Amino acid sequence: MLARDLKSLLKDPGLLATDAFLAGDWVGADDGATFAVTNPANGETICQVPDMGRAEAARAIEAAAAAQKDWAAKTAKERAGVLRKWYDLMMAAQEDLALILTAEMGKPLAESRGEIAYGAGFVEWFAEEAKRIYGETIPGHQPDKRLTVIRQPVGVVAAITPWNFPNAMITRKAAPALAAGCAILIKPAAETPLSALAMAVLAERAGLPKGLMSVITSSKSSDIGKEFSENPVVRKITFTGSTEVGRILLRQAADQVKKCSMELGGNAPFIVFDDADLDAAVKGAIACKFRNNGQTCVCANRIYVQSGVYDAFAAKLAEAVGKLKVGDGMDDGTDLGPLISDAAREKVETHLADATAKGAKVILGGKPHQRGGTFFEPTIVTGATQEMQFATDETFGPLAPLFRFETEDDVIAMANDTIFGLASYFFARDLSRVYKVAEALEYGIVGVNTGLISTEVAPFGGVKQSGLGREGSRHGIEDYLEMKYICMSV
Ligand SMILES: NC(=O)C1=CN([C@@H]2O[C@H](COP(=O)(O)OP(=O)(O)OC[C@H]3O[C@@H](n4cnc5c(N)ncnc54)[C@H](O)[C@@H]3O)[C@@H](O)[C@H]2O)C=CC1
Ligand SMILES: O=C(O)[C@H](O)CS(=O)(=O)O
Repeated sequence: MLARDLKSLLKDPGLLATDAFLAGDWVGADDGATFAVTNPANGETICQVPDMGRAEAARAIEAAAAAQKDWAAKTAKERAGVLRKWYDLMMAAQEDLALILTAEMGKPLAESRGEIAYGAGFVEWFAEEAKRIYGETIPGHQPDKRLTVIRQPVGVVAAITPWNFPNAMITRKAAPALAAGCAILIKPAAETPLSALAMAVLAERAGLPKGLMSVITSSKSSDIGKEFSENPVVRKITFTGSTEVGRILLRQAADQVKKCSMELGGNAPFIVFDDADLDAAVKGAIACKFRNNGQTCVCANRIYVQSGVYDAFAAKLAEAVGKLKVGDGMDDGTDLGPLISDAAREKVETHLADATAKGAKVILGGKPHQRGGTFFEPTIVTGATQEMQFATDETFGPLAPLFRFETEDDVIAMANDTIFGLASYFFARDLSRVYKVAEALEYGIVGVNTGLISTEVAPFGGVKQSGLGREGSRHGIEDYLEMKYICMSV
């Protein structure tokens, strides 16, 4: 799909921005360099966008610092008003934003529409939270002392975001940052910059002050990350992406002890006990495993099924997954789009080859889809074991491995046997079991009798090497605030 084709589909063609949004201006890279944004469904180039470097990022940071002071001086109500307007504009443009998202990322249009509403939900939520940044007074420790605690914005925030949710992973950071009175620089994934740029168009229309937010498009992510890490004006880095890159950023941020929020990789267990509602468990497994074609950090990566229901569950799951339609995300009825890249497809093939070499059996799919390119058949394997690669590494694709287990203790030990700790899920009906298992799973999120847990009103985040901090909920604004204790002698 070419830019002119995509523009012809949009009610508001102005949302397809191909310049970067830098310090309040729509500009190209200093040296005129650009990189291509392609449609993963067919490999076609949609458009070129600026390929910026450290110099441009430094100017954006400088402009952000200047704008942030006036922004922080506004009342909470004034900041909330701009965010609410941004929310209204995003929802009014939901179809256009979804078309842009599907074109650059590949997910089915229905999922893109859902992501726009989910992403806008963070803007709506934090427009409200802006007004509830309360302080406190503390009874003095001496007769002449009056103690207060106030909370102030961190200052200039830098965000680096992934391609799999190119709208929601940005608003999940930008909304609390702006609500708190911060300024924000956004470096979106090179695969999916257009969603970020479209949101910047709407933020500008909503009245966001010039320079307060920049979208720096670049294929030189390491350079931009270094500018964010080494520029002392940046006081916080917020990142969503792989644990590997999270570690790099944490190391870089350590030199200046910068605040960091990290939403990293996962390896979610999905457990089906013998007292589960099997039909509900099958629906939950499909929602959890195949949302975004398995390309989410909270997708089921390991499906554990208790012995007594293993064969029945496997048969039901295979029948249901066999009905999923693989196709172009723009086409009605598509359930599974392309994977984001050849590398992503090759990772699925590597995990599958490893598993079958170690004894797993393919009961559905198992090969690249006939559409070619990065399309892959939804795949189920039985006989999965902890020795197989997907038990350790995140597949990030449409591969559902079924592990058999005997006892509650066995499956909790296997589920927790990972460096990750983001999302986990289980289906059971015995209340005592539900309480015990939910408390025993070492994860930041536990889904009970559901495969979908994502909402702006709840704290999203992981333990162990899945991250630091929480996004969304009333907690999500804390990481964008500094607490100041004032001790006054009267
Ligand atoms: N916990 C969460 O909420 C999420 C976690 N992820 C994880 O991220 C991975 C898939 O997403 P990807 O975009 O491929 O992850 P990635 O970590 O390769 O890239 C994420 C972002 O980091 C940038 N980046 C890459 N190397 C960098 C460097 N050296 N310095 C600065 N920035 C750098 C990329 O350009 C992109 O914008 C999976 O492991 C997935 O589990 C993805 C989305 C959400
Ligand atoms: O990037 C991701 O995988 C998201 O965090 C998943 S969710 O927020 O849409 O559940």
